[in-house]
Amino acid sequence: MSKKRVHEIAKEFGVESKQVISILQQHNINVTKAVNSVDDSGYDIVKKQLGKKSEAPKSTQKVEQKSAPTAAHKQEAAPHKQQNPNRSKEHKKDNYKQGGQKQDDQSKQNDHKKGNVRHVQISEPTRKSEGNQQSGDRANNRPNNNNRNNDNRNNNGRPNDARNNDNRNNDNRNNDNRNSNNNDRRNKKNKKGGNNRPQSLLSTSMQKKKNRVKHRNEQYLQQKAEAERKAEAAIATEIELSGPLTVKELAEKMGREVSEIIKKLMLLGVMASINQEVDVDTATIVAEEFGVTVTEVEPEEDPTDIIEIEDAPETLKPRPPVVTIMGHVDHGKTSLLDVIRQTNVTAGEAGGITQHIGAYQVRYNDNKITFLDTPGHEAFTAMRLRGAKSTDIAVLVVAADDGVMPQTIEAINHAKSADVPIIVAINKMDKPGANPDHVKQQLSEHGLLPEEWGGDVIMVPVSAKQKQGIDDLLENILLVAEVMELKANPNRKAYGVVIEAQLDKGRGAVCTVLVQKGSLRVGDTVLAGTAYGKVRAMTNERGEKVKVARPSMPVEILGFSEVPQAGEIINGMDDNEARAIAEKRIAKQRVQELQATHKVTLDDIFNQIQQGELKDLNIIIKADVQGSVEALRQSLEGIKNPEVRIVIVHAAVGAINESDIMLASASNAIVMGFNVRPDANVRRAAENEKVDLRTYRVIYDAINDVESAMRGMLAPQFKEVVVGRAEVRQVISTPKAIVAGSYVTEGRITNDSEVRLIRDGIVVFEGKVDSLRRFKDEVKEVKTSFECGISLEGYRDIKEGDVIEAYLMEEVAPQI
Ligand SMILES: Nc1nc2c(ncn2[C@@H]2O[C@H](COP(=O)(O)OP(=O)(O)OP(=O)(O)O)[C@@H](O)[C@H]2O)c(=O)[nH]1
Repeated sequence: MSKKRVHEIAKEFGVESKQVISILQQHNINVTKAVNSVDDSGYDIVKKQLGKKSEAPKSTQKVEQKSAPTAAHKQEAAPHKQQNPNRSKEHKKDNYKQGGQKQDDQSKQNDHKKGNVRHVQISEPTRKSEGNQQSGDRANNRPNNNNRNNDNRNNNGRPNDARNNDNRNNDNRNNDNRNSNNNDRRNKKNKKGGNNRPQSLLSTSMQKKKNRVKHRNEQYLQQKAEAERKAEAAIATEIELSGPLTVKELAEKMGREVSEIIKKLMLLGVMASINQEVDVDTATIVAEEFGVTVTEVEPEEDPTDIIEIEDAPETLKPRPPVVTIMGHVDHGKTSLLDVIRQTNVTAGEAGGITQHIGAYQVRYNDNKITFLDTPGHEAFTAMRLRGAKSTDIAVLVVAADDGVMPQTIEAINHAKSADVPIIVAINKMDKPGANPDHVKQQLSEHGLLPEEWGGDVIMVPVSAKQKQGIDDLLENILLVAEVMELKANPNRKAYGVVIEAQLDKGRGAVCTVLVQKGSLRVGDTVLAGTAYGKVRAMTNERGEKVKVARPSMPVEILGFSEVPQAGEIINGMDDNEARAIAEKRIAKQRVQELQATHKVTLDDIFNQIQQGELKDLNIIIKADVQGSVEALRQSLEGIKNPEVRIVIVHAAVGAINESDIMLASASNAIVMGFNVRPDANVRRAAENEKVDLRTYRVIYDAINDVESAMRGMLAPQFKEVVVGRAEVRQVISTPKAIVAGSYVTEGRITNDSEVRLIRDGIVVFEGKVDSLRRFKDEVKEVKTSFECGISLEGYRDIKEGDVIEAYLMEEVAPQI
C-alpha cells in the first residue's frame, strides 16, 4: 500500500491542495495539510471525485481559457504526432495519462493497475514542460484508451502474434487517431454547442468574428431592402405636366432612369438626348407606357412675370402707327426711309448694310408715323420678326426690277404670322427693267392680291432714288392706320419694347425704346429683362432732349443698370419692385445658364455618338451692340448641316476678353468678334490656348465663313496679322489734321499700315495712316517704346486712351 501526499495528489489532478483536503475530509479522512499523506483508498476517493470532474475539470478549464493559444497550438500540432505510425511508447503513455472521457470498466481497471505509475511518471514532466496542453491532448484520450485496451489484449492474450498484432494495432491506432481527431473536432463543436462549457479564447474570437460577419450581412441586407423600398417609392404612379420638359426632367419626375426614358422614346420613334425637350403629348405617351397617370396642369406663375393690365376702352387715346419696312436685301429699304426722313443713313454703314434697328418718328400732314428701320439682310431675321411684333403696319419693299425674292417671302410670312397688315412699296420704278405687274403677279402667288385686282393689299409704285410715290405711300400708311383705329392709354406707367441697346463709355447703357402704352418720363424707374434703373435722360431721333415719351414714340434713354437685350419688354414701375424682379430674373437666368452649361456633358457626348457622331461647332459671339449679337446668333443657329451642329456657347455685347478665351478653350469653341477687338493680352491668351479667334466687320462675312467651313469649302482667307499697337496719349489739333500723340506699345507702326482705331475694345474706325511723324519729321516706321504723331486718313474723332492698331492681311489656309 503506497501513500501519497495531498499536494502530490492535488498536483496530479491539477487542483489546489485545499480542494483535495476538503474532499478527503468529507470522507472522514483526517487530513489538514498538504503534506499529509493518504493511502490508496484516500487517493481513490479523490480520484473518483476529481477524475469525474476531469472529464471537464474545473481547474483545468480555467487554465485552458487562459492559455488558449498554447492549447490551440497544441491542437494543431497534435495530428502530426498522432498520425505518425511509428509513435514511441511515450506517446502511448501520453494517451493514457490524459484519461478518456468514456472509459469502460476494463480501462478503468487498467488505469488502476498501470495508470498510476504512468500518471506520476509522465504527467509531471508533461505538465511542467507543456503546461496546459491537457485539454487538447485529453480530448484525444478516449480512442487511445481503446488502443490501450488493444495493447493490453494483445500483450496479454496472444503474445505470439505480437508483431502482427502490433502492426494491426498500429493501424488501429492510426485509424483511431484519425477518429480521435474527428472526435476532437466534434467535441469542440459540442463544447460550443450549449454544453455550457467555457469556450477557448480561439473559439471566442472566432465566434465574435462570425457574429460580426453575420451582423454585417444583416446590415447589408437591410440596407439593400431599404434602397429597394425607396426606389420603389420613388417610381411615380402619377405625375403632373405643365409644359414641355427635357428627357432628364421627365425621368426625374417619374423616378426612372434617363436611359429607360430614352429607350422608350426610341421605341416610339423619337430620338431624343438627355437634355432634349419633349412636348407634353410625347411625355404623356411615354409616362403612360410606364403605367403612370398624367395630369395636365396650368404652368406655375412665374414671380418674375409682369402681368399686363388691359386698359379700359375709355382710357384709350389715338396714337401714331408704328411701321416696319421689310424686304429683300438691296431692294431699297434704307433709301426709302432716307427719303422719308430726308436724311442719309446709307453712307456711314459698314459694308453698305443697315446693321442696327433704329426707330424714327416722322411728321406727315400733321400726322405722326413711327418707322422701325429693320435691316434687310437675312442676318436680321430674328430682329425683323421682333420688329413685326412691335409693329402696326409692314411696308414691304420689292424692287420692281428684281421681283419677289427669298427674303420678300420671309418678310410676308413674318408679317402674316404677326397679323400685321402689309402695304407693298414697289420700288425702283425709275429703273428701265421695272415691271410692277410682274411683281404684283408674283405677290399674288404669295397671298397678296392688289386692290386693283380685287384684293385688299395696297401696292404703291415708288422710286426712292427719284423721290417719287413717297406721298402716296405715306398717305396710304395713314389710311390703313386710321382704319385700324390705333389707340393706347397714355396715362399709365410706361410699357414698351427695347429696339436697340448698347454700352457707351461715357453714358453707360444706351437704349432705344419704343413706348407702346402709357408715358415714360425722365425719373421713372424702368425694368427690361434683368436690367433696371431710373431714366436719367431721354432724347428723340434728332438728339433733342425730351421729358416725356407717349405711345408710339421712340426714344433713346439712359439710366439702365446694364445693357438690356433688344426685343425685351420694358416696364415702368416702382423702384423696389423693379429691383426685386430684376434680382429674381438674374437668379433664374443663372440657373438656366448653369443648366445650359450642363448640356455639354458626357451623357450628351454619348448620345451624340449614338446619334451618328454628331459633332458640335461651339461658337462664342462678341459684338459691339446687342442687335448684332442677336443677329449673328440667329443666323449661325440657322445654319443647318447634317454633320455639324452649331452651338452658341456664349453671346454678349462688349470687347473680347480673356474670360471669353478661357471659356472657348474649355468648351473647344471658336470666338467670333463683330466690330470688337481683342487687346494684346487677349490675343496672347488666344494664342496660348490655341483658340481660333476671328473678327469681322460685316456679319455676312462671318456667316459665310462658317457656312463654307462646314461644307469644307472655306476658301483660303486673309488673316490679319497685327503689326503693332500704339496708345493715344494726347490729341493735338492742327489746322490740317488731328494728330494722335501716341506711344508704340508693341511691334511697329508704319506709314503705309492698315490701321484701326479701337475704343474700349470696340472698333470705331478702320482705314489708313495719313501721316506718321517723329517730332516734326515724316518717318516710315516707329518701333516699340517710341513716341510718334499719327494722323488717320479721313478720321478726326480720336480720343485720349484710344488704341491704334496696325495690321497686315496674310493669306492663310482655312482653319475651321
Ligand atoms: N435706281 C434706283 N436705285 C435705288 C432705289 N432705291 C434704292 N436704290 C439703290 O439700291 C441699293 C440698295 O439700297 P438700300 O436702300 O441700301 O437697300 P436696302 O434694302 O436698305 O439694303 P440693305 O440695308 O442692305 O438690306 C442702293 O444702291 C440704292 O441706291 C430706287 O428707287 N431706284
